[in-house]
Amino acid sequence: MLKVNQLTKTYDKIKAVDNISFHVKDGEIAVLLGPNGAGKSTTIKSIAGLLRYDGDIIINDMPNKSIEAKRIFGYVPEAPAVFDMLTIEEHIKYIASAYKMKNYKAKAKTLLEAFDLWDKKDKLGTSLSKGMKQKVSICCALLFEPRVILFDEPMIGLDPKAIKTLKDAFLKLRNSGCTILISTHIIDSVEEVWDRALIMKDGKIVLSRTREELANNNESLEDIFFHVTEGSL
Ligand SMILES: Nc1ncnc2c1ncn2[C@@H]1O[C@H](COP(=O)(O)OP(=O)(O)OP(=O)(O)O)[C@@H](O)[C@H]1O
Repeated sequence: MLKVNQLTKTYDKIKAVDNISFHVKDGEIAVLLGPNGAGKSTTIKSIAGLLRYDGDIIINDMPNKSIEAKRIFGYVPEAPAVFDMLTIEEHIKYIASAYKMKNYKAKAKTLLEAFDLWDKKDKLGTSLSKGMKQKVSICCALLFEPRVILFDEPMIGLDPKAIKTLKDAFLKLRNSGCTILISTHIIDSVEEVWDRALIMKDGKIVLSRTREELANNNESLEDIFFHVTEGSL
């Protein structure tokens, strides 16, 4: 469960996120949509504990910056941060050690195979393409089976097979009861998987809808996105 209460983040004079509140339940996939500059990444980075902000962020009843919360949440940043001088396999070992995982090898092999990285596991971070770095970042976040996971623009740079593998991973995470928040401005990329859509504009959440609510009104995600962000609602 993820709870964001009255989150505000100001950079110098710019209010990037303006008093937003939302919840994402266990086993729910929420998508944070919005045009460029709406405040999506700032929201995700605040939840990940990387920024100072006003408001409260609670992960499974614990403050997001507590060690206990950090043990159970995963974060895939917008720009993958891999270590130049570690191989893919060493990244996996590093995460397994940080999260004190004992039996991680079979899970790691399954993940690396699914993302076509198994045969590249001895390659150094510095020699990986942008998409490969993104896949390493995703595998590291999935390895320790987080209870809450944040993805910031996860599809950027991925090939079609990796996009399909990632969508399958979203569904498996949901089935396991994980809380999932995905930020994107590419609506098509999440169309098949979302349960709750949060649309941001100018730092505010201007619309929150469940898939069921949209279906009952015969609306599509794309329709409401343009209505809300182009100001015709
Ligand atoms: N480090 C920073 N310093 C100053 N202003 C920032 C900083 N990061 C973001 N901003 C500003 O905060 C606002 C929200 O930016 P943010 O990156 O959160 O938006 P976004 O919705 O993720 O956009 P995009 O879809 O383009 O990635 C924008 O006006 C942006 O210029």
